[in-house]
Amino acid sequence: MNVGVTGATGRMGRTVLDVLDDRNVAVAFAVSRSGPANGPADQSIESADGFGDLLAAHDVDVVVDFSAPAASVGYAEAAADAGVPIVVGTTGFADEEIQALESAGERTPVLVGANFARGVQALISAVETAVASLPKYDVELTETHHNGKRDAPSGTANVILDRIDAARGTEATRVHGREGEAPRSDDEIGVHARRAGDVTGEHEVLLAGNRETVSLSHRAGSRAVFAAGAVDAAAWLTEQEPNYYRFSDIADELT
Ligand SMILES: NC(=O)C1=CN([C@@H]2O[C@H](COP(=O)(O)OP(=O)(O)OC[C@H]3O[C@@H](n4cnc5c(N)ncnc54)[C@H](OP(=O)(O)O)[C@@H]3O)[C@@H](O)[C@H]2O)C=CC1
Ligand SMILES: O=C(O)C1=N[C@H](C(=O)O)C[C@H](O)C1
Repeated sequence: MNVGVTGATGRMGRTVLDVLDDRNVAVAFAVSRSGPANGPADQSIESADGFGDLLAAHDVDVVVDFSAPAASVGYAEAAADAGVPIVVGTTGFADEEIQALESAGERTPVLVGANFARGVQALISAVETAVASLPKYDVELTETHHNGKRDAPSGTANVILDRIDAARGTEATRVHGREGEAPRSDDEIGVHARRAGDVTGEHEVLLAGNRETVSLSHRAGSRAVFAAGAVDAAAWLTEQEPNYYRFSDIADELT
C-alpha cells in the first residue's frame, strides 16, 4: 500500500507517519500547509499547494488526512478528481462541508471518522445500551483534550450525542457549559469541553437518577491509537467502491 499523508506536520500527521514507518508501509508523499519541512523517519514534507499534482505524479493507493475542515474538503475533492480513496480524520466540519465530503464519496471511496480508537466504538455501544435502559436518567458528557485543540465540543462528543439521541428516540437540548441561574431541564444534556496541557483525549458520559450514577469513559493513552485505526481503515478502503463510509459502521470489519 502506498499512502499519501496530509496534515503531515501536525500532531496526528506525524503520528500517522510513525505508524506507517513502524509497519513498513510506503509513504507516497506527505504534505502540510506550511511545507516544505522535515517529518519523522527522514520523511520530507511538501507544500499542500501541490496536492493535486502529487496525486497525479505518484502511485497512491489511499490518502490519510488529519488537517483542518476546509483543507480536508479540498483534499477530498482533489482525491475524487484523481479517483484515489481518502480517509478523513479531521473534526469540526460545518454541515455544508460534510455535504461536500459526501459528494466526493460519489466519485471515490471516502471514509470519515471522528475517532479511530477501537475502544471509543465500544464506549459508544455501551452508552447506547445504558441510555436506552435508563431513559429517565440525566446525561452529562465531559470531554478533555490538549490545549492545542481547535474545535469544541470534540467530534467524538458530537457523535456520542447523536447516538444518544438515536438510542432514546429524542433530540435532547445540548447545553454547552452552564453559568448563572441555569436550572436543568429534563430534556437536556450538559456538554463540557475541557482544554488543558497535553491530554490526548478523554470522553466520559455520566448517567444519574434514582440515587445512583453510571459513568462510562474512554481515555486514549497515545495518538498512535488513532493513527493505527486510521491506517487500518485506509487498508480496508483501498478495496471498496466509491461511497461515503463512516468508521463506526466498518470498525467491526477490521481485524
Ligand atoms: N479522528 C481521530 O481519531 C482524530 C482526529 N483528530 C483531528 O485531526 C485534526 C488534526 O489534529 P492535530 O494533528 O492535533 O492538529 P495540528 O494542529 O497538530 O495539525 C494540523 C495539520 O493540518 C495542517 N493544516 C492546518 N490548517 C490547514 C489548512 N488550512 N490547509 C492545509 N493544511 C492545514 C497543518 O499544517 P501546518 O503545520 O503546515 O500549518 C498541520 O499539518 C483535528 O481536526 C483533530 O480534531 C485528532 C486526533 C484523532
Ligand atoms: O483533536 C484531538 O486531539 C482529537 N480529536 C478527535 C475529536 O475531536 O473527537 C478525537 C480525539 O479525541 C482526539
